[in-house]
Amino acid sequence: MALGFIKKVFSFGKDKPATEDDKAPEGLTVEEQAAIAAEAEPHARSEDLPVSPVDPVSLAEMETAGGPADDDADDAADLLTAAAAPGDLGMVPLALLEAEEDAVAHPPGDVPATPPSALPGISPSRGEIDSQQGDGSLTDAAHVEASREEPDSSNRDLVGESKSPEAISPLEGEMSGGTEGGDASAAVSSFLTEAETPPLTADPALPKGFATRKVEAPVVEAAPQPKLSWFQKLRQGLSRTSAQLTGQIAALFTKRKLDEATLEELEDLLIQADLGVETAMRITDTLSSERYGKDVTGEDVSRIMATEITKVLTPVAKPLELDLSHKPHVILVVGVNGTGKTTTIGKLAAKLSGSGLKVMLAAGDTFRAAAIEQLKIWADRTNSEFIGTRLGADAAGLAYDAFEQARAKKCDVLIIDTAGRLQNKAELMAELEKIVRVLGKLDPDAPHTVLQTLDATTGQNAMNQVEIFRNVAGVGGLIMTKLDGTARGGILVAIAAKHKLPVYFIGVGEGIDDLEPFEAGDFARAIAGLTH
Ligand SMILES: Nc1nc2c(ncn2[C@@H]2O[C@H](COP(=O)(O)OP(=O)(O)OP(=O)(O)O)[C@@H](O)[C@H]2O)c(=O)[nH]1
Repeated sequence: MALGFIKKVFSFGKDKPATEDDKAPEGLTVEEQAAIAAEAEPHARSEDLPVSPVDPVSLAEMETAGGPADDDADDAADLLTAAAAPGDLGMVPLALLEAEEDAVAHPPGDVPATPPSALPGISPSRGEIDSQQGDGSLTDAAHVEASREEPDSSNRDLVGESKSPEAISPLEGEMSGGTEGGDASAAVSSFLTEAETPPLTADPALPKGFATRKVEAPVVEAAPQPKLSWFQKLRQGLSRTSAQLTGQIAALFTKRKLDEATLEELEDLLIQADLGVETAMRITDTLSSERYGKDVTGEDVSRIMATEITKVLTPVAKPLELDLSHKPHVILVVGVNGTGKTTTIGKLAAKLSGSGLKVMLAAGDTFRAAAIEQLKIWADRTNSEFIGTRLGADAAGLAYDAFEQARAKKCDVLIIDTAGRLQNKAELMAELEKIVRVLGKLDPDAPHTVLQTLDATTGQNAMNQVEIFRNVAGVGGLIMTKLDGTARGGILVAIAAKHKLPVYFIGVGEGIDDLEPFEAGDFARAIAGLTH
């Protein structure tokens, strides 16, 4: 299927081969026909059509090499997997075979053949290429893997092994980003390396004595990004939430005295912004008692809003307390899948090991191979110990082994990742209860901290998730992730007001440094759109 699609993309805009139907009608010669057609539709001629950078012939041959033309992603996976193996020239002979044709269809330097081992975005298990990005986050391949739900039916230990065919999807994704030859060209040329550029040769498409000039693309140096302070980063992250809120408030308070109707409208606005009824009423009550009947500006409301939100958040903005006498202090991380558990564990590990503590990460999400691999990558990056197990293995057993090993290795902190499949709630909850139970066998106080990650973008859903996990796993504190770029950051305020659970950290990006201790005042000012 994948190769069929690729072929379709790359053959877009190509002439169909001449058939019997293309013959000149009686009475006209072929030349006369061509002349008429050219005059009526000058761009219909094949030489005017956009030239796809990859000759479909080579793709057809690739399909042949990989199996029948209609073969599905397995064939594509075979090809790409073989190609990605270091030193393996699986696809190179094909590329070389195409070189001659390519020289005709495309000027040298446009689309040089590339050994597939240089492909970026390949998952870490394929030689650990590009497993991390410049900002410290994991690559698309890791994330695409992270979004998969089904376990590998082979049920083998996937730590450090090759990934399944779905890992091809970043490539497909890039290609499917557009149907035009230009998009496909961009996708393909991102896999090319300078070193593979064929030398300049006489172009057989040009008359003798001419050659194609190789145009060097100008090197555009990225301007160095100024390092933002944490508050600037937070403001930037919450800009969508605050812009929406302050925009509506400003519109509401244009040349208007504060009266009942305005207060009601304001209350609705605040509730819609996920701040919760309690906090919304707090804000309108304060505003009413201070400014009723007077002129009020959006800025006035923002200040009162920031003050009231700070009051709600201050009691929950607490540091994560570690009792290092435990050796290890065991942190169990729970939460619905995709809320950022693994990423947050990586960021926490970076902070802890960065300050000299010995950390072990345990891959207790045994349901997904990608989750195990992703945690292993974070362990490597943060110089943490790592323990994983086979896909589908008992998570509680892994937690038990991890605790024992962390003790034996004298680790200061053990952080255990867990699965978060709410789809099968009963099973998930039973698993979490069992993990807590077996850890308690080794130390009645363990786990010493149960942390829940919440995805801010899910709004009110996050509120319900706290309810569920709190009851089952005894959640003792929260970390809210993905506050960057969401318009629903207000939900943190509603959760704080309702559950009164400590909020230890907040995540404002995928990078290793994008996790910061939760500060009530900063958060309140950022959400209210204040600059200081
Ligand atoms: N923008 C943004 N993305 C984040 C943040 N935290 C995590 N992510 C991304 O969210 C996605 C899911 O994160 P994971 O850490 O895999 O989530 P998880 O809860 O472990 O998911 P499962 O392994 O499926 O249970 C990844 O693409 C992360 O990079 C954050 O603070 N901001």
